[in-house]
Amino acid sequence: MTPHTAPGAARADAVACTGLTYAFGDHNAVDGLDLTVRQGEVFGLLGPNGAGKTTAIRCITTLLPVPAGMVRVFGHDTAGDRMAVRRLLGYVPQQLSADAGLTGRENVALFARVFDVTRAERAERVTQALAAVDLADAADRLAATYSGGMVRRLELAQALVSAPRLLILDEPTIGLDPIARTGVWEHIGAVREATGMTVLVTTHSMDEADQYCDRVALMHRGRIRALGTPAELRAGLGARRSAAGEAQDAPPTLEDVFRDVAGSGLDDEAGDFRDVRSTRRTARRVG
Ligand SMILES: Nc1ncnc2c1ncn2[C@@H]1O[C@H](COP(=O)(O)OP(=O)(O)OP(=O)(O)O)[C@@H](O)[C@H]1O
Repeated sequence: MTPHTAPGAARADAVACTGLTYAFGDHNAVDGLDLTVRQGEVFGLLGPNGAGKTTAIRCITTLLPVPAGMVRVFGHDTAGDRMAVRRLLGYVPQQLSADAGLTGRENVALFARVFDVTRAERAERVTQALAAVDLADAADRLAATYSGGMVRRLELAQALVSAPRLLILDEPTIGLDPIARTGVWEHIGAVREATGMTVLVTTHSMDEADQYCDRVALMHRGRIRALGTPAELRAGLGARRSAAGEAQDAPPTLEDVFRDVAGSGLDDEAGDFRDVRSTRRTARRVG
């Protein structure tokens, strides 16, 4: 057994949340969340603004404590075994994590040091991580000269340099143009193919979730309201509509499933405020 292996970890799910609850004041941002991410899958956590996705992810990454319930990562309890969990994770947060005043290589090298990549392996691992996201040629340029898509790929390289078994990405393609979005997903897919790494991603893009995720969970008001492969969720809504005798012009999309699950709550929480927040975040990221 390696030092990073918990008893039974070979069979353990990549992530297992049971009854996870996290409150800000008297508001339960995460409210009894049960969630399982299987080893090797790309799992999409979807939900409107304020659903509790980022809070749940912060608990899984050990950035927030778990006040109620339990979170295990490859069998390790985040409460008791925080450092072991951190060694297994790569995390790309919503906020900018690259330093514009450093080159791409320096940014990735910084993460290699922080995440305990041994000195002997460091240079090689940094080069490999940059190559994996197609930044080999730009590695020695200042990150300040990178496009938004390149910055996101650089952040991906930062998270990959420690060879994580679980990569967690919080809205990885927000603010990117369609070509850059595809690039980010293709690089995630290629690394996963090569390493068998598990991927947990939050996104507001139903199209991307449909295309790139093996399974998705729709989260609303702190809990999972629907779970399955995108095809299962779409087919389930189609069947419910047929059973209810509803006319259907076209097969349901994942967006339709999302609206069906979140219902009127979407209008309360999303609407204009969501647009403003998203736009501001985007401007901060790519500006
Ligand atoms: N630091 C904080 N202090 C107080 N309330 C917070 C804090 N962070 C989040 N919340 C609240 O907790 C709830 C869940 O927020 P969270 O950011 O987890 O949602 P989310 O699903 O990730 O949303 P988004 O899609 O906008 O990122 C929201 O009601 C939010 O306002």
